[in-house]
Amino acid sequence: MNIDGKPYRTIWLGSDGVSAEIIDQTKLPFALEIVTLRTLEEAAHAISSMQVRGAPLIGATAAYGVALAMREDASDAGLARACDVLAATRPTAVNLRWALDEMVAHLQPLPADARVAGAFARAAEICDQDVEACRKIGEHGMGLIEAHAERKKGETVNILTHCNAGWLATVDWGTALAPIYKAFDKGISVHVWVDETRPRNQGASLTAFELGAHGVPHTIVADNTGGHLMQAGLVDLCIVGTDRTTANGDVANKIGTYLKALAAKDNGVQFFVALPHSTIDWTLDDGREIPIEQRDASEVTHMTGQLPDGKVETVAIAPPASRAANYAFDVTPARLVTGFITERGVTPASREGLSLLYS
Ligand SMILES: CSC[C@H]1O[C@H](OP(=O)(O)O)[C@H](O)[C@@H]1O
Repeated sequence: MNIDGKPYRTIWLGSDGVSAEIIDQTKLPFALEIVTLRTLEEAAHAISSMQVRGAPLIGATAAYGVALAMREDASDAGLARACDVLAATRPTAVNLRWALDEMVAHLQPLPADARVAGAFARAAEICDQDVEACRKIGEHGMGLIEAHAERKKGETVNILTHCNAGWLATVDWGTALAPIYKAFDKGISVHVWVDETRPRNQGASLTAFELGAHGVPHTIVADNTGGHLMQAGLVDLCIVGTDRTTANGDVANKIGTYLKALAAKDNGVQFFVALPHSTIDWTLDDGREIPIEQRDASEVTHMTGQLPDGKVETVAIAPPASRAANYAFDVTPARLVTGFITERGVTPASREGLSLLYS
């Protein structure tokens, strides 16, 4: 997508051909800073510190992390260590494991002296495949928005989304936001309710940044507003992303997603989840088995923002003595999901629905 008219991806091969460059998302929306990753440790830190985040982008960064590791040690032991270091960064997004499995499958058969080139090539391919998958998610999801526009006789279609599942969460296009970009670009009148998404505010800081850069009308709301909006008939459909979806259709996504799905069910609002194949965990049949990341409590007790003079600061919003719990994800049961928007089409949120597209 474009920022100030210039095309960007979230991650790309460095000009030296043996590094990776990323947008440091911890600096958005106040600054656009590009960071060069040169080592396995730098790639792992980029994931764990959330300089890069979003399931598909975590996978893409891990793929480049393996390539950077091969420069240091292209032996089987080096490959195994790279996977261990990267797998330990964040537990919920299954794209991380998917990408590591892809890299091992590609590199294992290669002689050590061919693994650096092979790893960078496969990492670049994973990125290109993600861009194409998300573009197709946009195409398939646009039809759902178009149907609401037709029902509303051209009036604005109001879509609620949670966290950031836009191009900043992938290599490009995004998952939940891709259908919105496609519909907007086709001239369909859309408006997006953007959940701020505590505690790290990926909605207020990243989704609002993306939509604003593309010119898509949007309104940031406090996380607890969605139910009220749905009761008032101000939400036509919800589209969110996912970090891991099980074979039976249960969805792990940013904390608060489950509550939105409950409100949507109670108000008869469609609740779609957008995902590429790399986010499906075929080894699990029950969302309760998905590992839920718990992050540092300071993300709950502190907020980062920009002062009027432009300085960015982190301040406490709670008494120092108070404890805080920081569950980064929750699980929405398949029964609350209207359907999945995938690169292969729209399908019911069930094992049968997923198998229709991926068997
Ligand atoms: C397209 S995956 C987006 C997904 O990832 C976000 O989590 P995080 O920012 O912590 O990586 C959130 O759950 C989004 O829906």
